[in-house]
Amino acid sequence: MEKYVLTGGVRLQGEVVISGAKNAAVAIIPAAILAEGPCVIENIPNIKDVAVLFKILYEMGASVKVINKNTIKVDTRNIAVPEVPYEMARHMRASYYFLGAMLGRYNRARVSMPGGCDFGVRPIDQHIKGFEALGAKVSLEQGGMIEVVADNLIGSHIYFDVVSVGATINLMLAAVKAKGLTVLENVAKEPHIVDLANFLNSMGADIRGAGTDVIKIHGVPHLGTTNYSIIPDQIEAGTYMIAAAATGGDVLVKNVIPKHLESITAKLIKAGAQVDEFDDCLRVRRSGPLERTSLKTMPHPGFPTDMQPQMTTMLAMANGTSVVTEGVWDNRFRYVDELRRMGANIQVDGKVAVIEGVPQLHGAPVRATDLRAGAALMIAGLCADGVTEIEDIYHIERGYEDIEVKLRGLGADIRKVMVPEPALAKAL
Ligand SMILES: CC(=O)N[C@H]1[C@@H](OP(=O)(O)OP(=O)(O)OC[C@H]2O[C@@H](n3ccc(=O)[nH]c3=O)[C@H](O)[C@@H]2O)O[C@H](CO)[C@@H](O)[C@@H]1O
Ligand SMILES: C=C(OP(=O)(O)O)C(=O)O
Repeated sequence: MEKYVLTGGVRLQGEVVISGAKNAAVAIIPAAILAEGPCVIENIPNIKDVAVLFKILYEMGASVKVINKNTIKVDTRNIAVPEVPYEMARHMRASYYFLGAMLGRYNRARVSMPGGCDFGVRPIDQHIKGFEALGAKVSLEQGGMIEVVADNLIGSHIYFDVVSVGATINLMLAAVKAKGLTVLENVAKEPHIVDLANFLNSMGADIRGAGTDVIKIHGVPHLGTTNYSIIPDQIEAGTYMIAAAATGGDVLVKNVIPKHLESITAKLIKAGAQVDEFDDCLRVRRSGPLERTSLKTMPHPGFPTDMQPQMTTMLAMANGTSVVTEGVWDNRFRYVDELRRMGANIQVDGKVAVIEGVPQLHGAPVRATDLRAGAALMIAGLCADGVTEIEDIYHIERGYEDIEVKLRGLGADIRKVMVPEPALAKAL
């Protein structure tokens, strides 16, 4: 086991280059199954979730050649068994994209219920409803395996009852080769939805409307090879933007699409930061006080739920009272207990957090409860006096490439150290 040890008090300064988007990569890599030939995918983030996807593909018989740290050539023509067992699927949410991709390619798939961050119940009823509308039979087996089987997939009109990133992606994957027209209504509009549509279109798909509320897919019989580069990670960029503002630093965040970051930029400016926008980078700095602001997370283009813990953490040090409402997940404030150990004054009632800003956080031993909560605790540690030790960092490594290297490059005092196994655990 490893942990991060941070000594706070440094104002972050310099430049940081943002990696490819996790939530686009984890959809695009399984989507390569639909190609009838090798695909070269560039700007893949070097993170644990991606490593798990490569392992899943490899175990199923695909060839995954690493061309360099961020580029792979994947050839899925030799996949023998369209199945993802529990041992693989449990590590991440996006393992369920193999359902849509393999259904689209082979008319059948068997995948274990996925893992991912724990925000309470994460249902998949909208995915199932969509697969069934295309003509698939969905069975939930004992032991948590999901099986989807179809004789033929036929285009359909599907209205999602909730806006779901995962269901939108899974249905795009399943419908891209279905016979006729599929219309998906009330879809998610996140940048990774558009990126997946662009990837599939570059293989010969006919998908229109991604980024709006309605996606229309004319099924095509074949999808070919492609060479594609993944968009920059909106959430990684937002995390460094908040880290810069929270520490009173001055950071150039490079390789970003500023349009994807508008809701984050707007809140940072309200909180007293200055944000200068350029073509593919943003300069974030703060010299005045941190000011209170309130927000509610919402599907894109609203303020992203995946930035909620980082923003709440920054507001824990702002002047006055802020209110943060979680509009997407039932239970995404579990990390607040950890922030309280560092001196934060935050009351949570269901999906609402009331944050009384304190002048200073204090270093403490804490535990990453999930991916973005871990990133938020890193921001808290950068601002706190003294030393913060963060355990369970595997959550953070699921989604941030080289985070300690990037933060050190901005002047942070951070180390990754081995945690010796407790004697009791060894004895058991
Ligand atoms: C791998 C990935 O891209 N993960 C992201 C994806 O998760 P994920 O795709 O799991 O999130 P969804 O957009 O599907 O979930 C949004 C809301 O819809 C509900 N819901 C979802 C599906 C369903 O069948 N039924 C249902 O009720 C969920 O409980 C939640 O309240 O989008 C979330 C919302 O932006 C982000 O926090 C995650 O980082
Ligand atoms: C919640 C997240 O990921 P996942 O859906 O993979 O758990 C995230 O990226 O913040």
